[in-house]
Amino acid sequence: MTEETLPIIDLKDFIKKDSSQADRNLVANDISVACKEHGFFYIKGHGIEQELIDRLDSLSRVFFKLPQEVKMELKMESGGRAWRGFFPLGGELTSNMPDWKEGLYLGTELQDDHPDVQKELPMHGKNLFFSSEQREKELGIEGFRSTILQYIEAVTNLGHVVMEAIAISLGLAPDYFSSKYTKDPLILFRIFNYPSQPIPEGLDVQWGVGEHTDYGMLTILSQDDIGGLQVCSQKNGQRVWIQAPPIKGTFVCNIGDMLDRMTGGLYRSTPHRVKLNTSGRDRISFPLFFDPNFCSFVKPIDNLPKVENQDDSNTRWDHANVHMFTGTYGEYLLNKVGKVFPQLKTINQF
Ligand SMILES: O=C(O)CCC(=O)C(=O)O
Ligand SMILES: [Fe+2]
Repeated sequence: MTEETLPIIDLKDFIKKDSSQADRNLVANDISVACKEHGFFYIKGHGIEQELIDRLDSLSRVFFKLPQEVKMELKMESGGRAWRGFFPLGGELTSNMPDWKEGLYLGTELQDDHPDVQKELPMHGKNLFFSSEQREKELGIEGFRSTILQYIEAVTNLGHVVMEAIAISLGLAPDYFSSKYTKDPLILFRIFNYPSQPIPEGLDVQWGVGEHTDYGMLTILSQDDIGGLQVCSQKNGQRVWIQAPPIKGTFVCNIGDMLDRMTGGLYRSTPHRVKLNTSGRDRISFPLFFDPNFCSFVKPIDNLPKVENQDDSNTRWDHANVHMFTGTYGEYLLNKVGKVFPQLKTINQF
């Protein structure tokens, strides 16, 4: 572990109404440096109200404290092919090992008559929420559903802004990604709880989340004040782990496999992990995955600087070569999800 820190990028001058091209280029330039060096950066000045984040945080804490059988009313096995719902501690395998976390899987809320749901596209559909506001009230989580949907909408909008900055940082038109991939992005959102709870004897659990890269384009993460996220950077050809501690008022952003593929490895999808929580308090985090449309074919961007040693599969956690993959983002994602949730493969006919 080094003392090195991840860059903090202020989006204020990018977002403000009267921002000049020069203002926007300065921010994009910071993003370019951060993406090449780390594939990870914090953002501040993003315009999302702290009150919304705090409200989601408090409601989520009450949710995770509910009895297991109540949380299991939302169990992922009932989420069908939309891949939504609650999974209990140890229910997800990253790098073939159970993670010491529980979580609620969510995404863009699509009703049954939405064309993508009618087409039976996996990962598209309704979220699993409690049956009514009255029931939420009884459980002490009044407004959980509406707060989650409000948060997803706000952070999705932020995703569009960050992708615009990333496009400019690559010397592309600001709408490069939105016109090709994210006009209708695939948005998956998770609320995780990493309990500070001893691991039962005999269970081989090492991490809150094992080492992995994210599958899509951009992850935007809000985390509470506990910490534990670690990021693997390359320094002179060596892997070094850097802490990504909580910084109030910021989100942590990172590049996923699809942007690595599109940029020919210029912007790397950086491995990361979360250490076991031994703080004595629960750690809650909120990753939102802002990803290409499920049906889009993800192709390399023309005329970017060439990267030596583009193929990093020998050091990657999953030994995958993202540059060799051809197909839609949906195909890539389904293959990955089948590995971390093997039980869902049969249930949902993914
Ligand atoms: O909880 C965190 O801090 C990170 C979670 C993460 O890496 C993921 O869900 O992909
Ligand atoms: Fe991740």
